[in-house]
Amino acid sequence: MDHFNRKNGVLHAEDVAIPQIAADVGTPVYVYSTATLERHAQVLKAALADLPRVHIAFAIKANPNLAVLGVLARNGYGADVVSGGELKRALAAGMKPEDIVFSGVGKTRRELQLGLDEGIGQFNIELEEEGAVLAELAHAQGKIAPAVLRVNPDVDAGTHAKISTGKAENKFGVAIDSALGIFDRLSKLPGLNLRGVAIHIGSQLKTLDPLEAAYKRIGELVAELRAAGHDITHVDLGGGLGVPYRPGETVSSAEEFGAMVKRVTQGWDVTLMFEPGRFICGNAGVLVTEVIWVKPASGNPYVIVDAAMNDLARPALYDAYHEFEAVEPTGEKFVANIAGPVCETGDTFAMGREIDVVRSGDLAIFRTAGAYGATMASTYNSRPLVPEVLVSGDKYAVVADRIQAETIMGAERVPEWAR
Ligand SMILES: Cc1ncc(COP(=O)(O)O)c(C=O)c1O
Ligand SMILES: N[C@@H](CCCC[NH3+])C(=O)O
Repeated sequence: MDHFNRKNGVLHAEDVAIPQIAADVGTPVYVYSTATLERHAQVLKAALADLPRVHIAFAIKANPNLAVLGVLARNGYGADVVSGGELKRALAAGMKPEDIVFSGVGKTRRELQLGLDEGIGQFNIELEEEGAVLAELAHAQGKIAPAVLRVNPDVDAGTHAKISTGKAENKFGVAIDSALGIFDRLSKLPGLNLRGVAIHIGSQLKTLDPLEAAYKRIGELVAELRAAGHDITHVDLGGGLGVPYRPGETVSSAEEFGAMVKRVTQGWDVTLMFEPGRFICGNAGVLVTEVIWVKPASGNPYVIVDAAMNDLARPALYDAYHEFEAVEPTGEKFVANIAGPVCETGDTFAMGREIDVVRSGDLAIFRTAGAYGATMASTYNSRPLVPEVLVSGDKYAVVADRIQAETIMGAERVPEWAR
């Protein structure tokens, strides 16, 4: 459920008419709904409420906007971060250090040190050497770093290959067969409190079966680790819950997820941790765009919009589908291709899709753009970085400015010898 609906035929974000935002801020622009963010945050919390001990850390990579993070912090969410930059954002947004989990396959020493300096709640270790370095850094300062070992359960998440993370050949985590040996060795190191395990098998999972299979393997590993004398108090089950992108597409609900987790983790006696990203913010955002031209072509006409692959990369990267809708539709439909202005054939949002009839100057939206949208934007083709707006009821505010190409040039230096 989201809060982007029509009133008198005009698309609104909560109580704000999209044309008002477009007139004020310009296009393209991301628009987020506070009510949708809060609703999803609450729905997931409620679905997990029956579990004995739960910690939910929003995967900041999905939407690191400070205002969005603020909404989630106020709703009791911690953060799952994967870089020093994300760690600083989580803190700046008001998330408590102890509620921050640091994931990522390539944390540098400097980033590990930052985590120690800030006293974060948990490091998710991805390889033995990382654990040894963290232990050494912590011990040198008389600290003990709370950590879990990320395990690769070799489960096919059944999602796009580029966002699948739990197959043996993926770069993430340690092989499940080697987990016990690594755990034995790392847990002897001073400076480290290795207290559990973590998994994350991939993103945009539409069914729960792969998650259930992975969780069961983790349950067996926890039993094995305990039999070997280890004190296991935390299991981080990662993120991955999918959202519907296409009309009529079904995905597992938070309630079904909660029931599955409860059934599978019965008797584990640990704090369960979750790292949802897309589920929380995917439907909470749209990308508003203006039609520049409707260009005749040998096949379907091309609707050329002012948003492009640099603003919303998912279609170009993963052939992802984002629903396209006119802000003030006439009711007529036509079959068209939708593309942006960037000089790449891959800068295409849809081919041969039946969409609302639009004309030059019309406003339209791409739906379900709140996750992995603005956060993956770039300035390719020296296009300004897309701005972001947060709506709450009848209020809205620009929460990230449009960064102009001139500003970006200002950050560059041309040395004498290169002139
Ligand atoms: C370690 C980790 N946790 C959480 C997430 C969030 O995933 P999602 O947005 O699919 O919930 C990701 C991204 O896939 C991730 O790599
Ligand atoms: N960027 C991906 C998701 C990556 C998940 C991060 N581990 C997407 O847009 O679907």
